[in-house]
Amino acid sequence: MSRPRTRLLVSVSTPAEALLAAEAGADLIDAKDPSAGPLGALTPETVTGIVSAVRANASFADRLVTAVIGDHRDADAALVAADRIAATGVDMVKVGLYPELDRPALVAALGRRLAGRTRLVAVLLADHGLDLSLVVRIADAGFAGVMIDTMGKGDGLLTITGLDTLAGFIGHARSHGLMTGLAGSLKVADIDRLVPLGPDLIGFRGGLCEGGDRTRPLDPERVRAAAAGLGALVATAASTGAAATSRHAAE
Ligand SMILES: O=C[C@H](O)COP(=O)(O)O
Repeated sequence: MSRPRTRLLVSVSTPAEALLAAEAGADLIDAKDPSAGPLGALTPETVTGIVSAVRANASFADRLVTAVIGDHRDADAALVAADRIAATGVDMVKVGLYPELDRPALVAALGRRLAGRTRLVAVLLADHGLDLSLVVRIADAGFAGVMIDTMGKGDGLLTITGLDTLAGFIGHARSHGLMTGLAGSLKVADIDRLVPLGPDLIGFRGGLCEGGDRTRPLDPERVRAAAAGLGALVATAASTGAAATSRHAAE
């Protein structure tokens, strides 16, 4: 059976940006305040506004809304923030597992508290190496997914993590039943290298903003280019699959 295609996640900071991103082809609308840090949170009111804006438009019925809880290095603060964001009605709540935290304990606590109420997505920060032993704990705690992002928004995920490591991460997480995602100062041109690894989603902010600056507004042309890039790879994969099927049928 073929896997679902890789979907495009775009981080937005206002309801207007959410609609712009959805209109331009984003599959997942990710509520985030880029000026407040790598995983900076918006207020619950703004997140609710984003959820309402997307859900009010029938042509965006297939889009999911996700939100981050903020850059917390304190487990109690992270739990409170996760509760608040889950209450906004987003489809998924993304939680950064910063190295300063007791990550296994936080993952277990989040799972107990929220896994029955929302889909939790753990975010591993690649800057200081990836601890893949967390993946099994994330799965056991009832999370829906795990993704990689970066803390330092510099030259991007691909300058600090090799494709082999990313492929290993995706295979490992998938073997534990988790949805997988890749992000971290990605550029539209990175799509060609990342999609063949088979992540369920790839996430962008800075690379789709005016001037490549994540604190500036989204550039609809860049969002369209990313959506088109993903679409083209899907079409190629589908025609390669169809050709293989007809070759097989002719043999
Ligand atoms: O979750 C996706 C992120 O918002 C990525 O942000 P970035 O592309 O600026 O690193």
